[in-house]
Amino acid sequence: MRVIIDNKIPFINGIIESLGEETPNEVIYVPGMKFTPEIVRDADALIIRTRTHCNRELLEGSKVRFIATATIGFDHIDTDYCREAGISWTNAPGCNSGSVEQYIHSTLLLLEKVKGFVLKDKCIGVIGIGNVGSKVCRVAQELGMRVLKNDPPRADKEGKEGFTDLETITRECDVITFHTPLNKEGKYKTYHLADRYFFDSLKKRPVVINTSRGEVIENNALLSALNNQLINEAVIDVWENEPDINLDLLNKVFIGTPHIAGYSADGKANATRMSLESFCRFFGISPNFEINPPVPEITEIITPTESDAYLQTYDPRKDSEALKRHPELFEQLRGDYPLRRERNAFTFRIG
Ligand SMILES: NC(=O)C1=CN([C@@H]2O[C@H](COP(=O)(O)OP(=O)(O)OC[C@H]3O[C@@H](n4cnc5c(N)ncnc54)[C@H](O)[C@@H]3O)[C@@H](O)[C@H]2O)C=CC1
Ligand SMILES: O=C(O)C(=O)[C@H](O)COP(=O)(O)O
Repeated sequence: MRVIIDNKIPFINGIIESLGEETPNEVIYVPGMKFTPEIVRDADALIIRTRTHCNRELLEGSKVRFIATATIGFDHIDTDYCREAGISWTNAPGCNSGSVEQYIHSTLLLLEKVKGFVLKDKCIGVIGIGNVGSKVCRVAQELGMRVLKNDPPRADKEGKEGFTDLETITRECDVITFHTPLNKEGKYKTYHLADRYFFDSLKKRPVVINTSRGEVIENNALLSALNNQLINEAVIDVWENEPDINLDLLNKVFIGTPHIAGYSADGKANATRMSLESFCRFFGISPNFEINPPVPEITEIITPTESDAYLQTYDPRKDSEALKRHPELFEQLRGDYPLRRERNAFTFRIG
């Protein structure tokens, strides 16, 4: 069997090579953006990230039967083409939701600490209440915020109670945060969900946060909204046209990061493990591996306040400063991302 793996997926090297009797005879590690029809032609399986577009152009005429993406988002996979071509695929639901939760939690703490934005009793609108959105709702509630939830697919399935429409969110919220997939079309389209009309409808000059996909917010409309003070601040992790992002927008945002909200080592380890498990299930191989993120150098954090301790686990300003200094290194900053662990890897001593 021949397997092609994105060479920036951590904790995976050597595992497929050591999988029992059915050991694949060839495993090739390739940069995500360098998968070509020639490279994948004789492959049975691909293990990818968001940087590999799996479509007719890449896959037609190949032997590929299975694709695992070590991500939750799968807008880079042409699922219609895969169905037509008989190619099975899997993603990794929930793998990095704790990581995005940490990014949003730290961001909210920074809004208070750096911008004097009092969180208590403020209203936050969470768009997309899946694995990430649900965790964000819990964090916001714990910080004393009022939470409005928007998720039309869930509201249609489960009933409207507990969910809010987008119009109410634009009217009432002081913070609006996006956690939907990128749906390019259909009843639940999210492409340019926040467009000029959306920004013109805002009543409270909210802070806008996007860790979903760049195309969910029309970036030029967001820049105009910042310039015209329709919004208070923007925190942006995902961009239209990554890695060639809008530099005027980058310079205007409070925090601007290179699509790393999901990049905790915990999230990456989960994604790798889940992808390998799917691979084993598909090919009928017994899994014999264990994947755990490395232990941080310091595990005890001693600070006067809980919020300072939390920010020591992760402070997104560092990632933002690095990108603002060198936006041309967008992909490199992602590829060489340092070890970041989530809250549970640490004990806090407050006082
Ligand atoms: N910046 C980063 O590093 C990361 C980005 N993401 C992005 O965030 C998205 C959400 O992640 P998860 O919560 O793990 O996914 P999920 O699949 O668990 O949840 C997505 C939720 O969005 C809802 N939704 C779909 N269409 C909607 C619409 N039109 N309006 C409102 N809600 C809608 C779904 O019903 C679902 O509840 C992913 O699809 C991915 O694109 C996820 C992880 C890391
Ligand atoms: O899981 C997702 O969806 C994401 O957006 C990932 O955090 C992006 O991960 P990579 O494709 O850069 O591994």
